[in-house]
Amino acid sequence: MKTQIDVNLTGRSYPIRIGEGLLTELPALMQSLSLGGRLMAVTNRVVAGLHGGLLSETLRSAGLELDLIVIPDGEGTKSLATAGKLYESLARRHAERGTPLLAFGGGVIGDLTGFVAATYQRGVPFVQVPTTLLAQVDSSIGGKVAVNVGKLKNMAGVFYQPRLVAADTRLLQTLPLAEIQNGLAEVIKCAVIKDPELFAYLEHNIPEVLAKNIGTLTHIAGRAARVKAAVVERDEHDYGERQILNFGHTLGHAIEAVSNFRVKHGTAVALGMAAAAKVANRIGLLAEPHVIRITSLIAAAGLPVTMPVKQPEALIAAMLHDKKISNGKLKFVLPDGIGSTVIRDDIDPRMAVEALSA
Ligand SMILES: NC(=O)c1ccc[n+]([C@@H]2O[C@H](COP(=O)([O-])OP(=O)(O)OC[C@H]3O[C@@H](n4cnc5c(N)ncnc54)[C@H](O)[C@@H]3O)[C@@H](O)[C@H]2O)c1
Ligand SMILES: O=C(O)C(=O)C[C@@H](O)[C@H](O)[C@H](O)COP(=O)(O)O
Ligand SMILES: [Zn+2]
Repeated sequence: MKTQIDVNLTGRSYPIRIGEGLLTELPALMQSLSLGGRLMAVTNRVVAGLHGGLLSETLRSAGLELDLIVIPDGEGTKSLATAGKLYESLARRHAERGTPLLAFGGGVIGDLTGFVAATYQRGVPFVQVPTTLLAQVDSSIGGKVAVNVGKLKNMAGVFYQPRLVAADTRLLQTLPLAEIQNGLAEVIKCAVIKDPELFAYLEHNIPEVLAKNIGTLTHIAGRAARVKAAVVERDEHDYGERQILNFGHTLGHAIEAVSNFRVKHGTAVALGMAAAAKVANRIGLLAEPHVIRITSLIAAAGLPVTMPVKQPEALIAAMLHDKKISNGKLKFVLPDGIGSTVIRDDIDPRMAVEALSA
């Protein structure tokens, strides 16, 4: 099964290809976009150890020369310090303005490499080859590239669209279960905001997803990626509709920050989505059966729906750095059904934090 999605953005359109064994098609896809010659890729030690050989062989056997830059694993590398090291690495290798830069890894590698691709010599062609479920359904699409500044998530970044997204779902077979669950949070997000059919599919197929059934993973990755691509096409720069992709993130990013990034992005977003559903119910926006469906699906995915809150003030302070703030007002994306959301700026952040432990 292969999914083809085209992200239509004037002057910056690009294809997304998702499928089992898709890596073998990467050289042809790149050549069809005139992306060839010498290539640079950034990956981390874990991904390099598992799949670096396959990537290098695949490209080299098609006559493409690859220089693989390997950095440590972890959210801590999504920083200006690592970006600085990557600029030096690229310069040492004489990477030119036309040298394509590939991100080969999860969302951390994608966000960081994209930031470097956007800024090294004022921008080089960028290709996303995502290797986690989260990156295949969400972070590789839409051009939000960034680094964290201290604990502040994605605080320095730009919009820089990739020229190609090539997602091989076979690479997901080596993902630990916790990373499948982490990615599932963003799939559930896409289902709640825009795709009730995907939501129902997930309700019936979570065991297959957790068992890493490749057909099921390829199906849900394609559906979620389609939701994201369509929203990005309508509001590339995040001034309006795109903010719904932040469902669960107002609290989620705050939870990541307060935990010093010990809580994974997907886990934090799951907690944020469950709390948002409960807030929506409390203000009369979302009927109880819908809250139960949303929290039950999150729980069935093995993700948390509540957490003890020891530092409510720290969470509120962290939320005040959210990028959706406008005129000093914090915004929350709240579901008003399965497949539909509204953005509200009149929610007391205390109510949202209380909903986390309720
Ligand atoms: N730009 C966006 O639109 C966007 C969207 C969602 C999330 N994000 C960002 O993405 C990041 C989270 O991404 P993530 O969840 O992919 O985390 P990650 O990149 O840290 O990857 C998770 C773990 O999986 C490992 N891994 C990667 N591929 C593997 C494979 N095929 N087999 C085995 N292990 C593998 C990694 O080494 C890492 O340990 C966060 O920084 C988040 O803010 C960005
Ligand atoms: O692409 C988007 O837009 C999103 O909001 C997707 C989110 O899943 C993602 O975590 C994103 O990086 C959050 O962006 P931010 O603007 O809140 O930093
Ligand atoms: Zn996210």
